[in-house]
Amino acid sequence: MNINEETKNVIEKSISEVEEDTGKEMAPPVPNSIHRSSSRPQLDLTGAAIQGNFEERDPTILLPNQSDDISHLALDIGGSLIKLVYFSRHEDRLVNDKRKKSMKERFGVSNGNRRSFPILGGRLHFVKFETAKINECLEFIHSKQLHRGDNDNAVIKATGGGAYKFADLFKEKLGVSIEKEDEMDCLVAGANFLLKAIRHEAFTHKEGHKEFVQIDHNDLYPYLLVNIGSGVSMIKVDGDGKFQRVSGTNVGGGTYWGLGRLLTKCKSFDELLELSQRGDNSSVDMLVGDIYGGLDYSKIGLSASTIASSFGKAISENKEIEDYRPEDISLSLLRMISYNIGQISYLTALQLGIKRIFFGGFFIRGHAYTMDTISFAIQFWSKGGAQAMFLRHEGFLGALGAFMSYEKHGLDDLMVHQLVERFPMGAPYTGGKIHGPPLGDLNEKASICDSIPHLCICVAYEIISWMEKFVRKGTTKITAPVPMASPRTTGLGGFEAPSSKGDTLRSDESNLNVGVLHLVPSLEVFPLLADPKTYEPNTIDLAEPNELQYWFTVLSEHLPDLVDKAVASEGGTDDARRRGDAFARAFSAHLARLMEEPAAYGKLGLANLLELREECLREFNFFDAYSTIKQRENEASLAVLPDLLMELDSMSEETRLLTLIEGVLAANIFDWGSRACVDLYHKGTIIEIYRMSRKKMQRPWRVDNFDAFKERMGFGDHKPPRHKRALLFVDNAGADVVLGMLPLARELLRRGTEVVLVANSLPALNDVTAMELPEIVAEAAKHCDILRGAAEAGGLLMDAMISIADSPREKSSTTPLMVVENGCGSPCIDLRQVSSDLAALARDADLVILEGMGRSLHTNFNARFVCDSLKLAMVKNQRLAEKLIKGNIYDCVCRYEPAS
Ligand SMILES: CC(C)(COP(=O)(O)O)[C@@H](O)C(=O)NCCC(=O)O
Ligand SMILES: [Mn+2]
Repeated sequence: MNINEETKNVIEKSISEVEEDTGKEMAPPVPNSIHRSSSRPQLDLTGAAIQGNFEERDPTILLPNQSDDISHLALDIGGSLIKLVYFSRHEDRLVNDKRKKSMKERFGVSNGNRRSFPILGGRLHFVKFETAKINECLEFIHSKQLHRGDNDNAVIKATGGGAYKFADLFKEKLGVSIEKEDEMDCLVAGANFLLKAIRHEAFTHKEGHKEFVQIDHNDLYPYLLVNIGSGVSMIKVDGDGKFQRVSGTNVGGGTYWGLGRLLTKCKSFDELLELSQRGDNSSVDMLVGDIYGGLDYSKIGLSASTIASSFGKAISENKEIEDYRPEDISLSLLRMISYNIGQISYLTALQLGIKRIFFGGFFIRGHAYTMDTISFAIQFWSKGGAQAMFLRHEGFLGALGAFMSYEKHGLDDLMVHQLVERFPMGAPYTGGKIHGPPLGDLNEKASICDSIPHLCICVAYEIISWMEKFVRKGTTKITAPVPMASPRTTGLGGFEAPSSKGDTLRSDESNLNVGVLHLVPSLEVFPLLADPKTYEPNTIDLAEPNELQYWFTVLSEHLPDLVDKAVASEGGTDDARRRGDAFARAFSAHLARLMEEPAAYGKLGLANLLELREECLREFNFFDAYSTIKQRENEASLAVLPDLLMELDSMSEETRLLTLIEGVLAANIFDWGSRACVDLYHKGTIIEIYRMSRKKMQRPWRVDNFDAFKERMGFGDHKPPRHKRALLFVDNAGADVVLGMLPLARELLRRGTEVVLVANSLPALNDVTAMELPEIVAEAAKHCDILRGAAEAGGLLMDAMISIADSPREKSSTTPLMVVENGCGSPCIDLRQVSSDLAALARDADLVILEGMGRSLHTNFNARFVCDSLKLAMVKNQRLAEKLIKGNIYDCVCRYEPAS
């Protein structure tokens, strides 16, 4: 035997071993541990230096020798699909660099207290190709340069049989070596990572209904991972790298597909599954009712529709295979196998005393009915004591695990709050679909990135290729993932017609609704939350169908107006119009997808919907749709601010406090996200509307704890100490921040309370951003010594000081006014994921003021803090007013809660 033959034998043996691994009989359990082999160095730390102020917390570290193209790529090459997981950090860097630059150019400011940009953030992408089209996969890797290592001997981690089969092809086409990783090691590593790092990764699926399960990270192990491939492996997982294959069955996905093919002549697994959607297994299966003359066998608790014997009818009748409908056969097979797997899994878990069972593997592939059937089996056999759980990224467990096997990928330590999942249209959001060759005319487009050319070629490719396709699609319908039909009920027995059958089976390309995972190491849990574990940002539960329908309608109706604003913000050019149109279609497709399956992208709350809209705008390169409006309103408000401050200064302290709170509530009317308010704006100037709104301010407000707040501010018998530091979560630009929140901030400063203005990192509707605030404060400071001194003390006026340095000062306050970005770009805020700068400033704060509907009503209305908190908002939506406060549109909320 020559070497090649020998190698071939080894390879073939390995492939069959891998295949058997998932299906072969139970070998005595052998504890495994993940082998971490090193391949290429991931970070070049040579010459690393701290940038800027050494005393900052978490200062930015410059890695001058680090290639920006660094990408981790790992593959799971299965028989039918190639799953690819890769990491990129190009685009974030580009955006951040741009922002940094523009901030410096525009304001020349940098706030000594904040580090605005993450160190090694990036994105984890999940992509999928058909194994038969491996060349497309190779092209994709090549076009994105994902195979480029730092040295000539680049190595890619891969698992699955194809890691052996296609190793030579990868070497030949990409010049890279495949380093094989054990499939089971990878499965477990992938599952462990997902269960710990993704908040709503696991879900139950019963009678067509998906429900996300919050897994307590400290109570994750042991669990049973049932991987249903061709065969079935049952793995007891006790920790990272600690697992045993405890059981298995040779009746698995291969059995369904193999027998199904023989019996139905189906050409593919998906076709077989699709057939089952239209099946009625009672013509094939022997039911209890068939034996008991249509009656239940109630004595032992079996309904007439219970399957007594799968395929049992085929023995008693004089029929041939042609006499059975392929649909019925497929369904009967699917049930037989799913129930069997469910039963063995449960018994295994019972024997080992394991509470949780997670199912994965290609047999499941997001198929609702399969999940329902397995769930039913677990519920049935455990008498409701146990439940089956599934994983959103289950198709990518192996690839993720292979990815995790790289040394120094840095993901081990990532925490749930550092990951944000997004669902871009242009990226391969369902995997395996949207990949075409790079555009020919890259050069002209690449000019947008001239400043950092080597960094930008890939970015340009990414932006342009899908965007062009999207825009070119013109009137063609944009294909959001094909939804399942709405579920029907199974009935008590659970053996009735499938509940999750639909007319259309989601194709494999679209059933994995996994987005791009953004890794933002600088995000943290807001430290002042009273109970982060039970904290739920969303107030309104969109699981209620009426609620969902309502908000979808609101967002759809707002779309044309939003597109107009977005297009205008980009100069109304043809290109902007085309992008605007594409954005509208993309966002509508998202809405349609979510309407069909609200849990498609994970647990859905109103905050997620509002954020999805902003993200979608950004994806189509609309960075700040309301920029002109914001500027106009800032100017108008700043013009009247001196008069307002004078008026306030003429009041007694007690009256002033009330007037200030009234002012905040009144000015919150300037909200371009509210349909009712936008209609109002046609009826008067900014100042007229502001005056009208202030005149209407009458206590008691619908929620009114003002007296308690006033007392805490020292106007009662008891004189509590002043607050040390207040965090003011500001909302809209214009009057809202200038005439509402700034005067309130000034009052707190005047009393010796430090103030941190907390604003969005990225634009969202007409919300003011952290980047815009210093300029606004500088303008305001021109007319107010308190603000000026405080802003100076907070390091806000580095640039602006030059222009106001000559004006006379009365007294200089050393109580600082600071600005910090909150880490998000949405009208709402999820306090589990805020910027580390905000978290750092929060640690010394003893008062939190949340302002606006998005931040204090849609989200955080029920949030409790370890310090005093004040939630201030005008309700600008009739339905929300009725639902939340049993009131009416334009009612106000002043909710004060002392530290809990
Ligand atoms: C998007 C908003 C949360 C912004 O409100 P804000 O936080 O600025 O007070 C709000 O305008 C909203 O809920 N709008 C949609 C409902 C409507 O048009 O009535
Ligand atoms: Mn707002």
